Amino acid sequence: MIIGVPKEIKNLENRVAMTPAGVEALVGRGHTVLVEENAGIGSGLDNKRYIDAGARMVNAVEAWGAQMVIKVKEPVPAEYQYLRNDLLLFTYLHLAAERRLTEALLAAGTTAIAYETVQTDNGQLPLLTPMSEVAGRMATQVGAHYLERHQGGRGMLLGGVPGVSPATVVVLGGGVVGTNAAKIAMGMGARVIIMDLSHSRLQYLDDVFQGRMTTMSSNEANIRTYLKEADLLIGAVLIPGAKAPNLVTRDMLAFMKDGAVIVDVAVDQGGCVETIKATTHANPTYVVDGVVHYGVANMPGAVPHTSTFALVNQTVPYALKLAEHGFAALSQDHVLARGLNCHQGKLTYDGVGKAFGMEVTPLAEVLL
Ligand SMILES: NC(=O)C1=CN([C@@H]2O[C@H](COP(=O)(O)OP(=O)(O)OC[C@H]3O[C@@H](n4cnc5c(N)ncnc54)[C@H](O)[C@@H]3O)[C@@H](O)[C@H]2O)C=CC1
Ligand SMILES: CC(=O)C(=O)O
Ligand SMILES: [Mg+2]
Repeated sequence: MIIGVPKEIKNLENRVAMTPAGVEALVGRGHTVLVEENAGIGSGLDNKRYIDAGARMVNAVEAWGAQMVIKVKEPVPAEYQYLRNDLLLFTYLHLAAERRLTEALLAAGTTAIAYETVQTDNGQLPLLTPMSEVAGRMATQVGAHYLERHQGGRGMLLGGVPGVSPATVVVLGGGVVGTNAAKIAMGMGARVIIMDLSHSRLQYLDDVFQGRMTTMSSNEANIRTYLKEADLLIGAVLIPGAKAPNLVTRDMLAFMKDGAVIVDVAVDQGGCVETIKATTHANPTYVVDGVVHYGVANMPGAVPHTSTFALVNQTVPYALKLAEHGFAALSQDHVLARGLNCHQGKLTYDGVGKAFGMEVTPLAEVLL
């Protein structure tokens, strides 16, 4: 198969969807890999490394002209021109938060497999996990930064100092993002409260962290109570593939301290804070009712030397299957099949259909 790897063009996105090691694996199985010139520069991977691994360096049009395009971020409007009905697109899509992109993929008839909805039988999301690990750890780091007074925050050190209280970090959602955020917050000495709907998840967190953080059942009353105490609120909930639930409504901001910070990592699925909107690394924050809001939807793009390798480690085995068998790979691997969101003008993912009131075709009807 001919595989294209375009350069990412989302704001300050420095990741790339394939490393030289990944290229070597694909080329070793007889595939052709077309990498856009300088696609790896932001991750410290120059063109020569890709050429040495067996790739051909091409321009954007040629990379997008491949049979399968592997990317990191969802296509941005400037890339919609490249969508076609004989294209297999393998990337993050987050369609439930992007009606325009959903419509563009359906209109073009593109076969679109979303990293974030590839799902194992026990509910894990193997291609979202590596970036959630990065974004979760970053969420605390970023939150600590914006809590500084001259960044708009209340001017508080996350860990406090002897004789002065640490900051309170409230984490909504105790999955991969939430757990990683909590780990770093505890490491920095903050007081941490983590909330989840899943009791078994709270049991796990309680066992692993041995009372070093407080676990709380996620409901409106508890959210209201702990919002009042939060210096830093981290949004980390997910219903796979669906629009995130609005857990913090606009009126609740009034309970929050002036200069408190919200980092809503779930913004890529629409966010779990009503007042969050997607921002960019170039302009990451804004203030509503005295509360600093951070809504960058591609947080891991800021640390490409970590993120590119973490992502590609997980995507390559699936990319190899798709390269070998094309669309038929989905019939052979039901974990990968759950990644299918659009095929030949049909929407095949429930969570996206629910978000937009669109008709959904069952997966079984479109698989070969
Ligand atoms: N902004 C960015 O750059 C990035 C964003 N993300 C996003 O972060 C979000 C979280 O991802 P993961 O941690 O990997 O998901 P996950 O599936 O590991 O964890 C989500 C958790 O939310 C919990 N949950 C669901 N509804 C809830 C509710 N009403 N109250 C409290 N908890 C609730 C679930 O029980 C689960 O434990 C996703 O939207 C993901 O796409 C991930 C990586 C980068
Ligand atoms: C998951 C995601 O949105 C990202 O890594 O950018
Ligand atoms: Mg206030």
